[in-house]
Parts: sequence; structure tokens; C-alpha cells
Amino acid sequence: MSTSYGAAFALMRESASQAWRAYTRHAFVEGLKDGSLSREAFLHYLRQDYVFLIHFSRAWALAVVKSETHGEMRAAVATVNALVAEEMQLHIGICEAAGISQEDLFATTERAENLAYTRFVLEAGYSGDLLDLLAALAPCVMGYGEIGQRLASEASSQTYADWIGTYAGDDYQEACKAVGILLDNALERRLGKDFTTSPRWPRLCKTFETATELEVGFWQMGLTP
Ligand SMILES: Cc1ncc(CN)c(N)n1
Repeated sequence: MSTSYGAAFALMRESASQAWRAYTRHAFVEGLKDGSLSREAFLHYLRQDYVFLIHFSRAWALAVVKSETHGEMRAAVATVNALVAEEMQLHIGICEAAGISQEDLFATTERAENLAYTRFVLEAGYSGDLLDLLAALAPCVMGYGEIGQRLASEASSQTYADWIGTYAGDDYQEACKAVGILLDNALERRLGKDFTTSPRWPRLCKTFETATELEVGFWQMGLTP
């Protein structure tokens, strides 16, 4: 499944396999799959995730700043647009239907687990180059792509079908593939074809693993409204 999101992602995922499993098979995810997740926890998670996506969009905007080619800029801009114009729309729509206005959403008090994750990603970008930033961004993008695909085929309930459909859908899956290509090309450009032999590779894998662990913390936070 992971190979469709590029060579580097598959290797990073493998190097963080334990954390990756904890992230993509978390109890929150399983609750979305069988519909057992409480509505209260889901709406609490969505509110936090809306705030998450604001900062995540800022991090992708930083990827535009850190780009070295027009192609990299285009890929980063496309992701900013997908986040702001499409993914956040899911949150606005579901919350509106539940009586939570966009204003209320924007005013959500950020939980510590949320703050830790997004500021870790932003810091990776502020103090590093595009590779450091992409290593921190990739678990978020591709993890939900993988979760969406699995849940679309395994879900035993329709309760969270909208959410699952967004991440299993063509638009989101294409975005994952595009980020996989961006990551592969950015690595090759800066570290060469054998990028895994670069002294930077272990650190990039570590950044990927830390971001994956922060995803686990985010799900856990979702379970405790
Ligand atoms: C915490 C988190 N991680 C990933 C995604 C998918 N972009 C998200 N919406 N929220």
C-alpha cells in the first residue's frame, strides 16, 4: 500500500514501523471504522483538527518558501490549496451540521498535543531545509491516505462515511501521490540518487518517526474531550 506514495516514504515508514502501526491502527481509527467512536469525541477531534489544519497550512506555505525549483513551489502551493479549500471544508461542513459555527471552530482552544505537533513541524521547517520540513509533514499526509484507503474497504458502519470518503477519495489520494513524488525528487536533488547513504538520512527518518508519534498523541487527545 505504502509504495504507491513513493520510494522515500516507503523507506521512512519502514524505519518507523512500530510508531506507524500505533498511528494507523489507533483505537480512534478503529472507532471510526466500526462506528463505535462517540459523536462527542469525533466533534472534539474535528474542532482540534480544524486548528491543526490552520497551522499545517502555514507549514506547507513554508514549504513554498523553502522550495528551490518551480516544480517544488507548484507542488507545495497545490497542497496549501487542497488543505484550505478542500480538507478544511469537510470540518466546516460537519461542524455546521452539528450546530458549531465557523467562528466557534476558529476560536477553539488548542490542546497541548495539537500545539506540540504543529509547532514541531513548523520548527523542523524554520531551522532546516525543505527535506527536514517534508520529513515532518509526510506522516500526516500519507498516514490519513493509508487510513482512508483501509477504512473504505474494511468499515462495518456508515456513521463516519463522510470522513472516510474524504481521505479514501481520488482528490486526497492524488495529493498523497504528488507529495510522494515531491519528497523523492527533493531528496534526489539535494542528496543524490542514493539518498539513503547520506549522513542526513537517519536524522530525516527520525523526524518522520517523531511526527508519527505526535500523530498517535493527537488520536489519543481525540479520545479525551
Ligand atoms: C492530525 C492530522 N493529521 C493528518 C491529517 C490529514 N491531513 C489531519 N487532518 N490531521
